[in-house]
Parts: sequence; structure tokens; C-alpha cells
Amino acid sequence: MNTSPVIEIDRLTKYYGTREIVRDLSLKVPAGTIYGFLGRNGMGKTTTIRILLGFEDPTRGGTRVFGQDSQSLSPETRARIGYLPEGHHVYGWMTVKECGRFQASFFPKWNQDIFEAVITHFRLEPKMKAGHLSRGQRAGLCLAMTLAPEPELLVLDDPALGLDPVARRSLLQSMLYVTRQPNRTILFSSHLLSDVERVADRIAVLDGGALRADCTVERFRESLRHYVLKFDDTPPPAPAIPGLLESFRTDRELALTFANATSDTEAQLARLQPADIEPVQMTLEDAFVSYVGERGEKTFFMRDLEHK
Ligand SMILES: Nc1ncnc2c1ncn2[C@@H]1O[C@H](COP(=O)(O)OP(=O)(O)OP(=O)(O)O)[C@@H](O)[C@H]1O
Repeated sequence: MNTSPVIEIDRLTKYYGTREIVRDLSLKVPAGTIYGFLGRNGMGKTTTIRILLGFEDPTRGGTRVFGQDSQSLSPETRARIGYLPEGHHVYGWMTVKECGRFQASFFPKWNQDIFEAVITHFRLEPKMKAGHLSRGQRAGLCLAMTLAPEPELLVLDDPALGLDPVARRSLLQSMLYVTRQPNRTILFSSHLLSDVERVADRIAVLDGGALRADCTVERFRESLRHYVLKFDDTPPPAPAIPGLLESFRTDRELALTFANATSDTEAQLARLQPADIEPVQMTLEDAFVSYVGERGEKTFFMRDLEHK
């Protein structure tokens, strides 16, 4: 069995002019994994994806897909990749059926059953004009066109952007359909962390152009801990404990978020002598915001408010 990664990003750096967008990024995506590619706006996710697919040149470092350099992907390798770019562009004058036929002409493999199943899932009729579709329907059509060639690797750039929760769920279900086949791999960027939590095996977090986390969703969530300390009187200021990411103080409570908390962290919290310490389970979204939110952002904001 071939165990080499489907995607290899090796010390990738990208500048636009004098601006560094991606810095020394290395990442391996093994076959059969669903990878969530996360980061705040403008952190370089689309840029990395475009370099990966050979649409942009790296400044330094390189990327490989199925073992081939992204800058010289053969048509055969390209046919193994399904790419759904941001924005879900369609040719508005074509019908849904014509879009399918047009797309099919570019691929050696085309599974019309998959195309029709996804179209039906999104309640689309073959005769509908693509230009008249709603945003969610357009996403469905684009996804059907991306899935029907049965790509081994699916790269989706913010696929659920602007979709309502029902359309998003449909999109996720269709996406998962692909991975039911053995050895299918998905890399998808998203800001909808509840969706990422639902489907991703692993996440990569880009921050300031660099990779700050590459682990399972579970591991990421567990590495961050949130505690609410209750006091009978005014709480003390947040202590200088290693790993403290965020703190929030109210009349009787001190809420603290830590990266890589240990039993020693809890012992140090106990020394503050609170009436109660409550560990709070974090969602992926809570964990992500604590992790990549600007340090002190909330504190400064609150401090400003306190003076008003
Ligand atoms: N062709 C270009 N020329 C100059 N700057 C660019 C170009 N393409 C992207 N950028 C800049 O690079 C930065 C990263 O953009 P990118 O689209 O990769 O971020 P992103 O993480 O995908 O963001 P979002 O989550 O908002 O989609 C942005 O500041 C963007 O303005």
C-alpha cells in the first residue's frame, strides 16, 4: 500500500510584493484524512491552496500533490483532484444539465449518478438556468460538478460561505459521501467551526502566515482548558501562570483560558482560594478564538469600556 502523503507542503513561503503572506509552512496530509484548514481572514489559506494546485508560484519552498510538484502537475494528476474555489462561479447562461455535460467533457471519469444524486439533494432541476440559482443551489451545482469525476483528493475553499444551515448540512453530507470510498482525502478551509468539528479528523491552523497547530480536533480542544473560578468576594487579578491565553473578571468570577494546562496549573489556581473551580468544556470555536484571537484584544476592549 502506498503510504506517501497526498499533499506535502515543504517550508512554503509566499510574498506578494514585500508582504509576507505565508511563512515557512510545512504540512503533510495523508490519504484518507479530512483536514480542516483554519485561520482568520487574510491568513493565507486561499494563497496556500492556489499554490498547491499550481495556480500561483511559491516564493520559497514547494508543494507536492500525489508526489508531483504542484508547478508541473500532469493532466492525469489534475484529473485526480477536485477543486471547489471560493465563490462558486457558474456559467449563468447554461442549464444545470448543460453545466454537468460541459464539466464532464474535461474529465476522463464522470459518474452521472453522483452528479444527479447531489443535484437532487440540493433540489435542483436539470432545466434550471445556472444564472437563476440561489447561492445555496449554486454551491450544490458546483459541488456536484466537483464530485462527479470521483476525485481522490477534494480541495474545498470555504465551501459553506454564505449558506444557510440546511444547505450547509447538505454540503457536508455530500462531502462525506466522497470519503465513504476508501482512501479519499479532503482538505477544506472554513470559518464555520461547528462544521469542521463535525467532519474533520485533523486541523491545521494558520496564524500570521505560519502554522500554529497541526493535530486532531480532539487534541486541539483538549490542549486548551477553560476554568471559571467563583469567589465570595472580589476576585484577585489574573495570576501569571504559564500558558494563560485569556482572562475575564466579573464581580464574583474569574474566567481563565489556558493552553497546555497541567495538574500544576490547577494547583496554582487552587492557591487563589476560590470558593469553587469549574472546568468548562470548550467547543472547537471557543478553543480557536482563544488560540488565535489577538492577545489582550478583549482585555483592552473591556478596559476601554470600564473607563466609560
Ligand atoms: N494576488 C494578490 N496580490 C496581492 N495580495 C494578495 C493577492 N492574493 C491575496 N493577497 C493578500 O494575501 C493575504 C492572504 O489572502 P488569502 O486569500 O490567502 O487569505 P485567506 O486566509 O484565504 O482569507 P479568508 O479567510 O478571508 O478567505 C490577504 O491579505 C490578501 O489581500
